[in-house]
Amino acid sequence: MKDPITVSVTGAAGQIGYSLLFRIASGAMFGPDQPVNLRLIEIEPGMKALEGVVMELDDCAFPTLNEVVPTCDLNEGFRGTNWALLVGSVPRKAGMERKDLLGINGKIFVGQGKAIAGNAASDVRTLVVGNPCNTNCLIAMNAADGVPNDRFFAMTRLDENRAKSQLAKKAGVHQNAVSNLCIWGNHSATQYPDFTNAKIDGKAVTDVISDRAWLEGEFISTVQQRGAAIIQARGASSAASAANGVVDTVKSLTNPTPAGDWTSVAVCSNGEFGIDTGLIASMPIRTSDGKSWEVVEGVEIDAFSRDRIDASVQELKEEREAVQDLMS
Ligand SMILES: NC(=O)C1=CN([C@@H]2O[C@H](COP(=O)(O)OP(=O)(O)OC[C@H]3O[C@@H](n4cnc5c(N)ncnc54)[C@H](O)[C@@H]3O)[C@@H](O)[C@H]2O)C=CC1
Ligand SMILES: O=C([O-])CC(=O)C(=O)O
Repeated sequence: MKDPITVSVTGAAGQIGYSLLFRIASGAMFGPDQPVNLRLIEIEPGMKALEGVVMELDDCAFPTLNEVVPTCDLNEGFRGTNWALLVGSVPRKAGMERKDLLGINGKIFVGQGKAIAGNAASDVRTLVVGNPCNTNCLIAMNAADGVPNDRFFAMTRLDENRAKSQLAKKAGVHQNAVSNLCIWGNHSATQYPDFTNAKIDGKAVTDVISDRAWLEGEFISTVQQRGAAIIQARGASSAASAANGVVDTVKSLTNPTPAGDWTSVAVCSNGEFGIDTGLIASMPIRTSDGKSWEVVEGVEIDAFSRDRIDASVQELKEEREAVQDLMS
């Protein structure tokens, strides 16, 4: 029997939590022979609902679920954790941009960053999902003294999956045929889903889809606005697909990346691709051992891409400016 992996999930009684916990507990994240401990963190008003979720986890009798600890104490919640999944925070409503949540959600990530630094396992990796996730991740990273910056990630995998699905539909192929899709910048309406480097069955997307106007227009705006479209349709923000994005992100960071491909996740920039150092920006990354990761070098950025990446980076700089008071 392998040693269990400990996963902490904040906002565990929320919409995303309700989908995510069962995927993790069933083995979808770490495999069918890997036991997991779940440390489930909620605020006091969410504890009653969390009790019900824990009952349902019990009722699944998952072979891979070792232990469940529900708590509203951050130190207990992050104790010994290998993966801190920071989901808990307020979602936006129709008519809002994700950055409108900064004032409400930003401060949550100071205490969580500190508690991760003080309690987590020495190999802890943190994935921020709560919006605006790039800047919340920046706040948590800043607060987590002693935890290396390269252990902090913010989620843009849902955007990558959305973009792949749109390209596959347009080309009339299965989404498995789409590779090398990078989301650049912020998980916001300025994000840039890069069709110029993406491939379909190994061929440049621009050779397979000749409708350049669609690629430059409707494709980009559909991906940028997909979260808002779901809120309009469902009356609540995406949850099952977001949970799936979390599972995919962790799987991609813990397993070698297929040869020649990459995945999208927002990481702390070291100035790669001209993106300002210290920002949490989405870019193409890969891992060969499922532990350390690297930014993919040599991805070509044409003038069209450059303008869009710069616009999203500019927004990240403005968000960073807006949360200066939360950064020590
Ligand atoms: N990065 C991404 O791709 C996506 C991000 N999101 C974001 O994920 C977040 C969560 O979404 P939902 O689950 O739909 O929201 P929800 O409102 O259903 O659940 C959030 C949960 O977090 C809890 N919570 C609030 N503050 C907390 C704190 N300080 N500590 C622990 N728990 C806390 C609440 O009690 C609630 O149960 C939102 O900010 C949403 O915008 C959603 C979809 C995709
Ligand atoms: O749009 C939202 O507010 C939720 C989210 O981040 C997404 O669905 O991408």
